[in-house]
Formats: sequence, C-alpha cells, structure tokens
Amino acid sequence: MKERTNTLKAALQQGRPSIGLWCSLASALTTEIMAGSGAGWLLIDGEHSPNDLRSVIAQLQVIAAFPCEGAVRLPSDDSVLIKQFMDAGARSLMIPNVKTAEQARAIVSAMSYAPEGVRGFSVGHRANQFGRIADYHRNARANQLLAVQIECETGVANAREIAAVEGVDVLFVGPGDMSTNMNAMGNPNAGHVQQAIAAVHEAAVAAGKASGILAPVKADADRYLRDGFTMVAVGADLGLLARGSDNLVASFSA
Ligand SMILES: O=C(O)C(=O)C[C@H](O)[C@@H](O)CO
Repeated sequence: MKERTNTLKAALQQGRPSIGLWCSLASALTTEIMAGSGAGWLLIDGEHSPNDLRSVIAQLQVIAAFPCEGAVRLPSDDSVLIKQFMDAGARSLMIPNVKTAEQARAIVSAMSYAPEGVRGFSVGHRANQFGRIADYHRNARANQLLAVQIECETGVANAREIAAVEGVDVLFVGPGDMSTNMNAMGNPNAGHVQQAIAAVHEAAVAAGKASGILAPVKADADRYLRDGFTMVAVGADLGLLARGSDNLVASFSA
C-alpha cells in the first residue's frame, strides 16, 4: 500500500491556492458535511475546540473519503502531542503561536524520525495504515505539511528566519490573536495589523514558502488571495451554523 499524496502540500508547493474550512465542532458528522463541500483542506481545531485524539481520528477518517486534506491544529508545540497526533494519522499540522526560528526547528524535529529529528518510532499505527504502508518511516516527511502560526509582533519580527527553517511549509496568520496582541482586538483590518500580515506574507514568499490565513469575510479572503496567500480558510462550521440559524430565525421574526 502507498500513502495517499498530500494534495494540499502539492498545491502550495506549486503556488496554487487551496480553499479551506475550519472545523471547530469536534464532530465527525459535521466535519463529514464540510468535507463534501469541495474544500481542498479542512482544519480540525485542537486549540480552541473540545477535540482530543479520538475525535480527531474520527474526523480524519471521514475526511479520507473525500479529495480533501485533513489538517490538525494542535493546542501547542509540545513534542509529545506532535508524536501522538502524527501516529494517529495527522500529517498536516498547524502549530499556534510560533515566535522564533528555534521554536520552528524544534517542531520540525518533533515531526521527524532520527537522524533528522526526535519523533518516537512505533512500527504500526494509523499513520502507516497499521504497518501496511511500506517504508512509511523512511518516506514520511514527503507527505507531511507544517503550517506555523504567526500571531504576534515577535513572530512577525522573526518571520523571515522562521520561514527559512527547513521543514516549515506555511506561515499561517492567526488574525484574531495577531490583532489582539497588537492592541486591535477584533479588528484584523486595522492598518498596523494589515502591515504585519503583509510582512508575514512577504517573509514566506522570500523563503519560497506559502502563506495562509483564516478570513471568514469574503471580501477579506478575496483580498488575501489576490495578494498571494494560498492556504486560505474562508469559513468555519461554528460560524456557519450559529449565524445561519440566527439569521434564519430572525427572518421569521415580526
Ligand atoms: O488567531 C486566530 O484568529 C486564529 O488562529 C483562528 C482562531 O483561533 C479560530 O478559532 C477562529 O476564531
């Protein structure tokens, strides 16, 4: 058996944009609904959502039925979590709040087997189809994707060094944390925040890497895509369901 090609990584390496959706409901059912949307990738959020290993596995399983890459955001850069979630089949990782190149190198090391890194070895797990993918351990890095989140001014200042780290594929802006950390909570379109976001994109491009962002407002997403961001999440299950139900009920109110 061969590992399925990471089509998200292939698209980003070729400079092609890929539209994604955020999955925050920790539900295999709602994630399965989102996977059928035609999105190129889904982000299973383990930072701000009640996801755990089992709920992430269930969501990766349903996504596998679609031409869509399941990316997983871990709650931190903890190497033990990276090992556990990668063994569970999470091969496209998003790590929040990355501030330095040293931190990025440690994350890449945690994703890599020796001699390149320190990922713990297990002969069989969901990631290698329980031992059925021949040479998984030797070839695993080829299909892995690492999106590091730049979410504060320190990360912006170090963005070029972070982007240059081998193994980092995407600089992904967290607009909510970025604006909050820049004293513009709830306003990622503030001028100084937009300058910081542009600097992150420029740092990624300078290193030949991709840039990404979550932009649930269409006008913002269109602008970022025009500006050259290629890993762009354009909505979230939580927002679609909450706002959609609110607006539907309100439409019948007297
Ligand atoms: O900082 C951000 O914005 C993100 O990283 C995305 C949010 O965490 C996501 O949960 C949507 O609110």
